[in-house]
Amino acid sequence: MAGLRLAPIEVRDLTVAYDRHPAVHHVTCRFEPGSLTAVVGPNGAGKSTLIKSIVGLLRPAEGRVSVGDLKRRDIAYLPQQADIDRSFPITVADTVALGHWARVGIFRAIGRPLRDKVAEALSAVGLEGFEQRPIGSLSSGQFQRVLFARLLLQDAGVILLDEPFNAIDARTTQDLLDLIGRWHGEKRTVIAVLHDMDQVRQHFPDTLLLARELVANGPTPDCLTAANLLAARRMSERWQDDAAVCAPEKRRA
Ligand SMILES: Nc1ncnc2c1ncn2[C@@H]1O[C@H](COP(=O)(O)OP(=O)(O)OP(=O)(O)O)[C@@H](O)[C@H]1O
Repeated sequence: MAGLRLAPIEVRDLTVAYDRHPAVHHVTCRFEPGSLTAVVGPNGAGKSTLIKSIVGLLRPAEGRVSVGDLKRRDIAYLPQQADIDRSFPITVADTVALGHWARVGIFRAIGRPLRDKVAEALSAVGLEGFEQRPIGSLSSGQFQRVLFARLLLQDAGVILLDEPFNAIDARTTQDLLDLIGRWHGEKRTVIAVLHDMDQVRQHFPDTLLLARELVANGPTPDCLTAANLLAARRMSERWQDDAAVCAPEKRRA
């Protein structure tokens, strides 16, 4: 945790499109260092697209994301489980150690100090003794715990989580929420895509409500009002798969 690099994440007038159809449309927002923010919105609202843009996996069609002097290794990213191939023959220990290699940039055999760190991280997520299990043999909840252990080793100042509790039981969710609370206490910036509004209200001080465009952003109680949620739903009902391509010149007219 020593030497955590911190900087605000600034998203300015961001439009990200797939095949010229905007999934995120002229969004401007800012995540302060040490903030804990939930990103919410209807299906297809552009939440994953926004997260991937912050990580640098998607290129903006317009606007920009600025992460100050943060390097790629300072930003840890947990994709949706559906995006991860678990058939790869790799052990739990190696998967967790990848978090360390992501930070130091060297891939080599696990030495004693790293083995201890891996064991410590697995213990922190309730998976003592799972080191040599192939990841393909784990339940979804156990695998999600492994991915959180990997984030522990990555030790990044910014942590982005895309639907971390999807299909995860209540007990595991609570344990992982505790870990997120710990990261927040350590002043890391945490941004999580979530669908459970009660969970957001209970655990996330800030919220960004997205419906391709920004609907609301700020303290969770101010954001998650009935009016804002209704606006987001109405905006999502208007979407069509053949929606027009983004035409900024028309918008400015
Ligand atoms: N690789 C892709 N190619 C084409 N269209 C895509 C791609 N990824 C996402 N989209 C489209 O972009 C829009 C936003 O998708 P995104 O996954 O960002 O939404 P989301 O808010 O995370 O949705 P959900 O809550 O359902 O996970 C959707 O209409 C989706 O179909």
